[in-house]
Amino acid sequence: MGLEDEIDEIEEEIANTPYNKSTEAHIGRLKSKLAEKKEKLEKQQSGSGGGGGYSVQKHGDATVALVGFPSVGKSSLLNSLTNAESETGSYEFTTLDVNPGMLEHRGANIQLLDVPGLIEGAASGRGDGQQVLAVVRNADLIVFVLSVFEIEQYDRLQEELYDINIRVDEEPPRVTVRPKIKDGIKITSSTDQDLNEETISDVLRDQGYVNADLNLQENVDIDRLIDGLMDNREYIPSITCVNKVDLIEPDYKQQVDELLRERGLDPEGEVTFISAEAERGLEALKDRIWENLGLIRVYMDKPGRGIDWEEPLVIEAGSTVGEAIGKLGGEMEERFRFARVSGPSATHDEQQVGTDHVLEDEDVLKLILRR
Ligand SMILES: Nc1nc2c(ncn2[C@@H]2O[C@H](COP(=O)(O)OP(=O)(O)OP(=O)(O)O)[C@@H](O)[C@H]2O)c(=O)[nH]1
Repeated sequence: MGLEDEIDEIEEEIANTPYNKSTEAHIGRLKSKLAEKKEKLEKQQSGSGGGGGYSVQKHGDATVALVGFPSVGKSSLLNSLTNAESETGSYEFTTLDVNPGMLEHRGANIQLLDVPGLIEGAASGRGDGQQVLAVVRNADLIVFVLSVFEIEQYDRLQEELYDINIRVDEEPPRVTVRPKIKDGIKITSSTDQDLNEETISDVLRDQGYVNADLNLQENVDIDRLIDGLMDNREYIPSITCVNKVDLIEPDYKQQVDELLRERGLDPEGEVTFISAEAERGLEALKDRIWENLGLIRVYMDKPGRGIDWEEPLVIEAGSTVGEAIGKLGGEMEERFRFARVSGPSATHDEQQVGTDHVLEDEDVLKLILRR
């Protein structure tokens, strides 16, 4: 029996076993075995497909992957969101079925990737699947693109990404495991656990741990426990947009809202309704992309040149002055004496701060350097 058949068989058994206290340990072991087999399969495929060690070069301040079924309007969206003049020639996707574009918004350069082959090919390991996967796994944000007529596709998109070890809108499990030389498995936990210790130890042993300290900082279920033990999971936030709204009658909108709600999506707050073709809702979508990337803009006040309002330094929210300088590189770091900050993070204009001061969006930063 091939690996894929074994995986199918285990999945079927899990689906057919009702979950309760008496089957919990058994299901734990099945899921653990499943994770192990899937990992093996993934390794095999990346080896034979030539995608091993492949990494995608990042451009710009952040990378966003558009994920959706064929014909929902991903390429139309990419074209209407990105500057047609932006240099696309320098991208290194020659062997890949990926269309890149650069979105310039609020001073940030955001790389958008349309990944047409993802849903058909990737999860099943066909074609350039592994490489396409690498593209999505590298993204800072996933934008699900749905057609207003096919909201149900959202379910498949979620499943496919889950299958390729992408955890959408989940925080990494707060699970740490430290292998040791002897003394078996010890579990410590800062919260109550629904799983019993025996199940947890079984899962650990199935993952190859004989002697280890496991610390749990959240109440894990079996899936989260396994995820926490594996280092090949990516945790990526997402937003959803619904395209082709120019084609529906106003009455139909209620039905669409209902279908979204059934999937846990709030049509008012969480979903952006757009028309890539009629260019509707695109500004709102850009804003939402920006907001969900967790970036801030810092305007540099340069000696003799004043404040550069055009090209802010774009860095992760929560960054310190030290991290901002790190991004500017070399000389700045060595010659740094102190900084002056004006704007949201400052108590007053030109507040004198050191490297550990935490910056906020739209701060103005002046670096005072040694000569
Ligand atoms: N009316 C309308 N048609 C749209 C809209 N967006 C895309 N389309 C049309 O839908 C069809 C598919 O659009 P594409 O942008 O090629 O879709 P895609 O998701 O990139 O599809 P693949 O390239 O197959 O992955 C094209 O005929 C578009 O003209 C829209 O907002 N409104």
